[in-house]
Amino acid sequence: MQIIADENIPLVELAFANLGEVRTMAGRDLSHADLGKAEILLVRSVTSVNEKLLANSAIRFVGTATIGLDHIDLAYLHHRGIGFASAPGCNATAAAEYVISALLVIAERQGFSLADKTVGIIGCGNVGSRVLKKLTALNINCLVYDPPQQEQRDEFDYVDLETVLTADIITLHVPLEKNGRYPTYHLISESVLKKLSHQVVLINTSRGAIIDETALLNRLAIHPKMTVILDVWKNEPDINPLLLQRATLGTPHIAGYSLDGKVRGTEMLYAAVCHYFQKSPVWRSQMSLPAPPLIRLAFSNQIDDNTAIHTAVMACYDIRRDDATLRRLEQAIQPEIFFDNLRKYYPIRREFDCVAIELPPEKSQLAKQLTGLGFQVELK
Ligand SMILES: NC(=O)C1=CN([C@@H]2O[C@H](COP(=O)(O)OP(=O)(O)OC[C@H]3O[C@@H](n4cnc5c(N)ncnc54)[C@H](O)[C@@H]3O)[C@@H](O)[C@H]2O)C=CC1
Ligand SMILES: O=C(O)C(=O)[C@H](O)COP(=O)(O)O
Repeated sequence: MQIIADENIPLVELAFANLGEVRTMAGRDLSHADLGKAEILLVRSVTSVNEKLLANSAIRFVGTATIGLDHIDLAYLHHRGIGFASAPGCNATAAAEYVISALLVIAERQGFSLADKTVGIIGCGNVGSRVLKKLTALNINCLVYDPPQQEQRDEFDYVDLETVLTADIITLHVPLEKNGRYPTYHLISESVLKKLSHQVVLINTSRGAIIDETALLNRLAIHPKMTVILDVWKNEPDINPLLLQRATLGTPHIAGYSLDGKVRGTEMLYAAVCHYFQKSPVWRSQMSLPAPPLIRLAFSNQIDDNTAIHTAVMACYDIRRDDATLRRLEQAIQPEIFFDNLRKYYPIRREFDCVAIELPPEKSQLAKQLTGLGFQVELK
């Protein structure tokens, strides 16, 4: 069986070796002519999978190593009887850790305490619920807006859109949907932006088109004190450099880019393909993940709780590094290639739970907070 895969799916050749011959290529360049006799197609978010790509091909199964599905024409796959799997939740922990790093950096820079702020979470699925859990562990008040979920289950005290927009900090965790009962395309529209406080902190790790970027730029021109943190952009990799200039923190769509999350995506696709073709899985990601570069931190009882949290989070993931590298895009001769290369050659980043934190027994309150953030904690 021939398998064609995006070259940025980590360990794909190793993982799928028992299922067939794996050929990898750049996902953005993948076209119908490249498919040849391949029966399995494995993509990331940069490949549009639709009739144009798949018509008259031999593809029997498509997998995407992502959470988002906006690049996949599911109706077409269904119509053609092509099997499909995505990797729900694979990198949700990394995306939530990104939000925590962003908030700690902004709170420090702007000199406020997160405990005094209210965070509005728009979309409380795999990513949003992890953000909620981490913020709750830090005793930060959260408002949850998620009408589709509210219809299905009564998990939280959900709020309506008007209420969530009153939060000091708003973080977006919705899928990109143009149609349906709850579309999210330009959910943050000109009229919504007008309702936000002039000093709001707005974080987007969902998809660029959830925000009307033109309206956002207009708003930023009038209210430069607005804080905007953007990981996702309209027309990636050809992003608007003016918006990057105006963003307080800007990163190249890497919120979910922990090695753990990416490899989890590979593993989920491997399991789905094995299941679909009735093969026994032989590869497990644990066999291939390297040891994390940081495995242990120890604090004495002299540490202030906030400093400990800041130190631990930044030791694992410091958003300022990704912001600083993306800002070099302005000098790049080919900005789109620069953007994509930051993603392709992304340095190894591991999730908080790779780190064990040693604390003295009297630091039980701090232990609770660090555990809630996802670290392993040992009271010694
Ligand atoms: N920047 C990055 O690296 C990453 C980005 N993402 C993006 O984040 C999105 C969310 O990821 P997950 O939480 O894993 O997805 P999910 O499907 O688990 O959760 C999405 C939540 O949004 C809610 N929702 C849908 N429409 C809504 C609306 N109009 N208003 C309010 N809530 C609405 C759903 O009910 C659901 O609870 C993905 O679809 C993807 O586009 C995901 C992972 C990494
Ligand atoms: O999983 C998703 O959805 C994401 O946004 C991924 O982090 C996107 O990664 P790429 O597929 O664009 O590498």
